[in-house]
Amino acid sequence: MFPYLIEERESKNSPKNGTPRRKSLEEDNDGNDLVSRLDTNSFSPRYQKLIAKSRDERRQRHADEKALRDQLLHLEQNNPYWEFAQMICEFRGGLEFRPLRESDSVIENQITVCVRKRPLNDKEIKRREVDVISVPAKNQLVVHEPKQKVDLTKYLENQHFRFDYVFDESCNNDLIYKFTARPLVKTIFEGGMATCFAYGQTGSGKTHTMGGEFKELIQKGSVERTSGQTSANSNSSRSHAVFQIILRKNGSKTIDGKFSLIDLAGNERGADNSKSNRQTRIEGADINKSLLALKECIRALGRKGAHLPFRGSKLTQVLRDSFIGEKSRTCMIALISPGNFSVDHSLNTLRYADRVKELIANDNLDNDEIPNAITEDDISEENVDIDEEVLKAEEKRLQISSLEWELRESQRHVIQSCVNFHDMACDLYNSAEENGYDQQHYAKKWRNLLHEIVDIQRGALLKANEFCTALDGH
Ligand SMILES: Nc1ncnc2c1ncn2[C@@H]1O[C@H](COP(=O)(O)OP(=O)(O)OP(=O)(O)O)[C@@H](O)[C@H]1O
Repeated sequence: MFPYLIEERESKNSPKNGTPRRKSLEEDNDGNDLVSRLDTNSFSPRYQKLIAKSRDERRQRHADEKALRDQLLHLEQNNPYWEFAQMICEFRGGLEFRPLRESDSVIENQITVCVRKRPLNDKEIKRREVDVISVPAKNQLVVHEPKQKVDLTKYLENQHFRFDYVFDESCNNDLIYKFTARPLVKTIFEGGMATCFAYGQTGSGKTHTMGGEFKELIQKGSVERTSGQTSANSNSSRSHAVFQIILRKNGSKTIDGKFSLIDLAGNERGADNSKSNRQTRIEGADINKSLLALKECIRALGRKGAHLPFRGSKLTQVLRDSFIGEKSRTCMIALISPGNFSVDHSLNTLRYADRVKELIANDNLDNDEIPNAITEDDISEENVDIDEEVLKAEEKRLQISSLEWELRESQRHVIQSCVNFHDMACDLYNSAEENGYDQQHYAKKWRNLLHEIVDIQRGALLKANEFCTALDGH
């Protein structure tokens, strides 16, 4: 279903915080101490010494863990997230970190998809947010999604992703440039089209990554850019910024190469805009429509020779020539904020990027029709021949594609919750077998569990109905 997304689920026997824990050699499968049950006096002195050493180490480890817990509890008494912070800290303790290094080799893909995580900002630190993103390797990241069961037990759902590169919070713009935009520069001198764009939640660092300090003409263009205030960024870009470098011979209209650097507007969800004014909501809808169209175009780029749905939005009309031609190369940088308040957005961004990667991997068809060289006239706005019927059909297709995505997400949610429901229902059922169980507590817990699963399934049913209706009218 999601080849790049591997999800860990808590098993009944795993610790509550979801942290992998190694079984001691002195424990049986139920975690009981085997050594204390044996008559150790019958062992040789050397072996007895080893056992004693191992026991001391185990006790010291438990004491250290307890001290850390107590310390966190003391430090974070007013922080509602301290338990999650501790679970993440323990999880990281079990990882071997091999981050990206300056000396690592650069991949030469036609489409590169990478992720950059920014550091927690002052606002997030003040809110005592927890950093829920771990970057164990140069191409991997783990999102620690804080979760709570119906019985209020807290746990982490650790979701693993893999991309071409993952840049952690210590990476600076020079390093990002080396692995993303720089490899594309030679493409434009070889008659190709290069496109590098930043995608992500508002406030996640797109402008910081693409714009740098806003010098080279970029400053002039930026002044024209619509900006506004969103819940996550007080100076949010409410429009896409496209900076293009065009190569052509003197006096010729033929474009020999083009480099497009794109800072996309923030990808907020409808829910974030619910309290915004009409203008902001319209902007939000337009932004999302163009992001969807962009994904479709990248998909077409991966399926060489496939129909290019560039008419789906103004953004893709402007970028039309970036998606055609066998020499086109694209780099997508997905930006994520590390705080626990942003976890849903970060997962959305990662799934979008993951989907782009997945589409490229799956859609490899042969290319019989490589378009001719493009002239500036071809792409000037007046000459983009927009047939209303085609445009409508394109929009409908994009709407269906968006609904399909939501349907699949809701289905995934149902599948996960059914598995969780099964485990929790079994535990609850067994608890009622014990003598003197609390009937009221039992009945309420069962009712809550049922409410939860019914709500999830009802939501999924609405999505399924919506999708069927859209397909019927297509
Ligand atoms: N890697 C980073 N290191 C340090 N600060 C960063 C980093 N990324 C972003 N920031 C800071 O975070 C703030 C928000 O970043 P930025 O404006 O680039 O977000 P954005 O994704 O472009 O948001 P929007 O879509 O709303 O325009 C800025 O003050 C920026 O300097």
